[in-house]
Amino acid sequence: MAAASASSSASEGASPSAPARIPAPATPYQEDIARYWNNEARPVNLRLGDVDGLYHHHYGIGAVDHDALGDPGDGEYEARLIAELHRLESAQAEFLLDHLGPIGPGDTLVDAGCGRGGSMVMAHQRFGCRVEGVTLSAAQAEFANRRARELRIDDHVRSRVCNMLDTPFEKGSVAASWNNESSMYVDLHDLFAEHSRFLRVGGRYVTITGCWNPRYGQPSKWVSQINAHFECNIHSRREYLRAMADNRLVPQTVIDLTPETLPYWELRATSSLVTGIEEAFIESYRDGSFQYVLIAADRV
Ligand SMILES: C[S@@+](CC[C@H](N)C(=O)[O-])C[C@H]1O[C@@H](n2cnc3c(N)ncnc32)[C@H](O)[C@@H]1O
Ligand SMILES: CC(C)=CCC/C(C)=C/COP(=O)(O)OP(=O)(O)O
Ligand SMILES: [Mg+2]
Repeated sequence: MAAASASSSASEGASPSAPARIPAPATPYQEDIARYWNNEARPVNLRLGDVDGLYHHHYGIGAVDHDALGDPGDGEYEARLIAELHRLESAQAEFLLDHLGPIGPGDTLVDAGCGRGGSMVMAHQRFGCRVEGVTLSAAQAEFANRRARELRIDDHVRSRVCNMLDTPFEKGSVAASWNNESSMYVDLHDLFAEHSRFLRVGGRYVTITGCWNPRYGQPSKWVSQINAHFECNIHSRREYLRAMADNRLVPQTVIDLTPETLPYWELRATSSLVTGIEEAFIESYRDGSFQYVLIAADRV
């Protein structure tokens, strides 16, 4: 099928004997972002991933299970806290997958900005389909492909170094695609034009993202702090909806997940794995300047 030919044409250099050909970053900014993720090894991500082998670079949603956490005084508490943060991050990915619509084993999905590939593995395990991931980071792509080989799903799940604004996927070949906390690194018009190109008509696009709230006025100091911390450029909620509308993506569902993500942050702020960005998320979610949202849109 079309998507399969897209993946085979883009897999030149992917044979075991030939090293993958890594495209040059399109801009100096993308070079910075590739370097950032190639060097990233925060315990808050690796230790959570070690819980069950699903490595995420996104945040969590849902209520904290205080019974599972138990007594902060005992020696196993930190391990249970890490498992609980990881459970909430996986719940976030499950929630995104819930919004992809009906997907069959013959379909192809695209994870735009796939990180270490945790969501790709979950998507394949749920739908049995092919999942193609793109990231700017060669280290992340190698990590995700190694996990897929270990799980013996590398015939269906593959990550590649590729700019999500310029992918090799054929026009109309993809059943559903998503950005999980990766759309703040790109121009939204360029991004949605590319999703719209490779999605089939009737296909589904989903994003979970942090966006600044136009009702607040302008990006708050906390939003600026998050941008500086991650070298990203958070967009407003209004920009998402406008750029989708301009690119044949019609929102079907918009969910404000801010109340759902705050417990994750409040719990994370008490852990030994804090990175220093917790206060900015908690304060901006509380003062209303920043929102955590899911948008699911139909490609029309
Ligand atoms: C915060 S991580 C999210 C990873 C993944 N979606 C997850 O949920 O675990 C952001 C990701 O976006 C990717 N990214 C940023 N700009 C990109 C671009 N122009 N093309 C492809 N990937 C990009 C980074 O390489 C990184 O993998
Ligand atoms: C919602 C927003 C604004 C997200 C920005 C993108 C981002 C860096 C997400 C989490 O990555 P991570 O899991 O590597 O971050 P951390 O190390 O903080 O867990
Ligand atoms: Mg993380």
